[in-house]
Amino acid sequence: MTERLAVHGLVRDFGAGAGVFGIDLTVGAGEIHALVGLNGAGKTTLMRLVLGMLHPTAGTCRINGRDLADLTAADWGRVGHLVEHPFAYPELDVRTNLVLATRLRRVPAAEATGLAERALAELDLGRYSRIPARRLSQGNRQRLGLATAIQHHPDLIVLDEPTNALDPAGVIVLRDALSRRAKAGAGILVSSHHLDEVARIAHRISVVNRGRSIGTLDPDATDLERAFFTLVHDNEREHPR
Ligand SMILES: Nc1ncnc2c1ncn2[C@@H]1O[C@H](COP(=O)(O)OP(=O)(O)OP(=O)(O)O)[C@@H](O)[C@H]1O
Repeated sequence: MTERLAVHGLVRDFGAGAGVFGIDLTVGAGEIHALVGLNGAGKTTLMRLVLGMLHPTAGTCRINGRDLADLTAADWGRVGHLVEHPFAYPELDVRTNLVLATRLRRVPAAEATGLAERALAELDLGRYSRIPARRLSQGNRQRLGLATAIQHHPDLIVLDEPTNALDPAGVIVLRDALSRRAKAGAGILVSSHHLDEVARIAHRISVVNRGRSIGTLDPDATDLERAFFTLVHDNEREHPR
């Protein structure tokens, strides 16, 4: 299987026990790999490292087999992400934001409008297409952020807590969109606190605790919550603070 993402021994030490400490992780083509963990476990830090938003203290990270340092602007155009707050130009309307986002990812102008139209339909944002982003509700801003992350059919998609602020219909829309992208060959790294939702979409679930990957959960298991807390509590016992 082609590895869309391969992370080895990634470290970013913020001091006082905070950060990421030697994480190994892969996301294959067609795979949805979920990260779960308590608040402050290191999920966002790992994603920021993967996206080059933070520099690691040690370790390597490869996207489509190439080291992050060697990626060109065109390579980064094959990545889509939403980490922390969804970005949009507040004064521009939703459609214009989508078109601009495709252009920033080096999509040719001739294809940009078509992709944006499809994204409006896919994320069910059509009725807001002429509304400035600043006037969107929080959930619709999140939908716009998600649309900009996936509309250009990237090879690698990295989403931090993508269901934040989404209503139940939005959760389903997102689930379907991610399943479609994975079936088309994208690798998807996603973090979430909703174990049931993660179990529905993920092929693999890794548990992160105190900056380390401490085990996996079986998405088909019956009591994910119990399995999650067993892993976390065992890890805390083995490594008391
Ligand atoms: N820039 C930074 N400088 C110092 N410490 C940081 C920085 N960014 C994150 N941290 C710390 O690193 C740890 C991991 O934070 P991170 O945001 O990665 O956790 P998380 O698993 O995403 O948490 P949550 O589920 O609450 O979003 C936390 O203790 C956090 O306070």
